[in-house]
Amino acid sequence: MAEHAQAPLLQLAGLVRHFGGVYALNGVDLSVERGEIHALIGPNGAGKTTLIHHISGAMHPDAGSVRFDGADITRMAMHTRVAHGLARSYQITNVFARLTVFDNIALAVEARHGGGDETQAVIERIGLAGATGVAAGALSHGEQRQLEVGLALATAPRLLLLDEPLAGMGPEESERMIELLDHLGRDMTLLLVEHDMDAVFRLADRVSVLVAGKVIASGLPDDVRADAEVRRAYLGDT
Ligand SMILES: Nc1ncnc2c1ncn2[C@@H]1O[C@H](COP(=O)(O)OP(=O)(O)OP(=O)(O)O)[C@@H](O)[C@H]1O
Repeated sequence: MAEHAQAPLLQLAGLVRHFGGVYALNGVDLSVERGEIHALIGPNGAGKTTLIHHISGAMHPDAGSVRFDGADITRMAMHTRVAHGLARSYQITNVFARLTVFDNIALAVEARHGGGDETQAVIERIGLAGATGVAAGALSHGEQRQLEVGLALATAPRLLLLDEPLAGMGPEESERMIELLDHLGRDMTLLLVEHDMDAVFRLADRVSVLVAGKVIASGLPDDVRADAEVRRAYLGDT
C-alpha cells in the first residue's frame, strides 16, 4: 500500500522496559529509514543491547510498539520476525566451530530452502571465498565475525541488526569489517550498535544517541556530533 511504502522500515514508539526498578528503556522513539545505515550509540548501560533485543523479538516491551515495514510486530516471536526479513548478527560467536565455512553458511541457507549457488554467493559477499573449506574454529576472530554476518545474510534480511560488529578486533580486521558493512549497506538496511566512533561516523547515514533509556538525538552524523546535549551527555566536550 502507498501508505506503507512511505513508512520507515522500522519504527519504535514509546518503548518502555524495566527490570525491577531499573528502566532500561524509558520511552524510546526511533525510526530507521529504508536503505540507510543507522548507527545507535550511547554510554555503557544506556539500554542499547536491551533495545536490540526488543527489535529482534528476544524481549517484549512493557509499553510501546515496534513496527516493521508498516506492520505491528510488537508481540511477534523472534523466528517469525526472521521470516519477515529481520535478522540479527550476534555479538557472541554462534558459528559451528567444527564445520567448514561452507557448511555453516549452507545450513543457514538450507534453513530457508536455498541452494548451493546461494551459499557460495553469501561466502563471496562476506569475503571468505578463500576459506570455504576451512573449519570455522580455525578462522581468525575477525573472520569468525564475518562468518556470523554471513549466517544472518543467509536469511535474506531486509533489516540487519548488528550488535558491536567491531568488538575485539584489531585495526586490519576492523577495516575489513567496515568495508563489508559499507558494501552490505548498498543492498539492505543496517542498524548497528557500535562503540568505535571513527567507524560510526564513516559508515552511518544517520546516527541516534541513546542515553538512560531515551533517544536524545537522531539525525545526520555531523548534526549529531555538533549537538550540544549529545556532547554533554556522551561524546565529551573537548
Ligand atoms: N536482564 C536484566 N536484568 C536486570 N537488569 C538489566 C537486564 N538487562 C539490562 N539490565 C539493565 O538495564 C540497563 C541497560 O542495559 P543494556 O545492557 O541494555 O545497556 P547497553 O547500552 O547495551 O550497555 P553496554 O554498552 O555496556 O553494553 C542497565 O542498567 C542494565 O544493568
